[in-house]
Amino acid sequence: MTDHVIETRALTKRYGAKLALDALDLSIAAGRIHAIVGANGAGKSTLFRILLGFLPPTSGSARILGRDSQQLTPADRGRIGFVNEEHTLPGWMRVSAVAAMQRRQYPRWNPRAYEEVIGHYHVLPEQKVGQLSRGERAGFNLALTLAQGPELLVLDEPTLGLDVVAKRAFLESLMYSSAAESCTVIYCSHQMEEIERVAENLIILERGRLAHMSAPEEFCARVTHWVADIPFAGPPPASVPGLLQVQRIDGLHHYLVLDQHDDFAQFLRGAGARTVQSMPVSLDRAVNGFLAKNHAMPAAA
Ligand SMILES: Nc1ncnc2c1ncn2[C@@H]1O[C@H](COP(=O)(O)OP(=O)(O)OP(=O)(O)O)[C@@H](O)[C@H]1O
Repeated sequence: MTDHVIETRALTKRYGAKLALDALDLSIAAGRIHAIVGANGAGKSTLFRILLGFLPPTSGSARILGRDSQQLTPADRGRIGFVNEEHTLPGWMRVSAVAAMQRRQYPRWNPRAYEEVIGHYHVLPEQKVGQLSRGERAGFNLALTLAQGPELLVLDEPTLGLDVVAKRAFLESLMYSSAAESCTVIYCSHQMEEIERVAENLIILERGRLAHMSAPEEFCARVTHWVADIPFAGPPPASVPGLLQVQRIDGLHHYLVLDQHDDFAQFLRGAGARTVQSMPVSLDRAVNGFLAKNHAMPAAA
């Protein structure tokens, strides 16, 4: 028995010359909403495909709900809900017929969970799935998946392409669902404002490796924004400790830095700063500054 819903050990995936997962060690505890973020190409979808048993690893191991991901039985799969941005559902079927089909397929079907989520949308049972708006189809998919009674719910960019109102409806139906409360949710998204709202644990993948894992606010606290009035060019970027980003705006130097504390003010003063001010940053700024730093560098051979 394990209290981790996901455990990978030295998980590696190569597509020809491309290294998508690089000896990834990742353990995700049961319970709560975990967000996985990473730049495009960081390996998130590859990780999900391996975890769900759709793709074999090149080496290493991946366990999901305590099982080897390459040997999942239909019963194991029934314990996992998966929603991605495509919300692929049979467009020619009526909403009521799809729900009835799912009810027959999943022994743990929970009608209350279905009603609770679908209640957030103006979806009529007699409507054909193909007639639903993109946001309604996303909500319908979430309702179906939560009603399966999954122990683990994997959401891969579930709100991609939805407008602000539909995104909010999706997040609210997830956050206020009692079925979601009783399962572990893995939420993969590029939308930091969504992560900020729902996630209790933030996992950052970078080029197939684990770059950070903590509560989102702990990660935010690692990144600070400093504004300094430095005459002339300022210190060479390579000499700035923890530098993620530097900009010159209206004659002031703006530094976004990682893991710097009060001694960073000393550094700036030593570099000739007349005034120094530090301020906290949003999760969006912190994650994007962190990811952008390494994104700009050439990949290791
Ligand atoms: N079938 C494939 N053949 C070759 N390379 C692939 C294949 N699938 C993915 N890759 C490469 O593996 C790396 C990881 O891709 P993956 O789709 O897992 O990233 P991601 O983090 O999900 O990206 P995004 O945020 O853009 O969806 C990328 O560099 C991608 O080009």
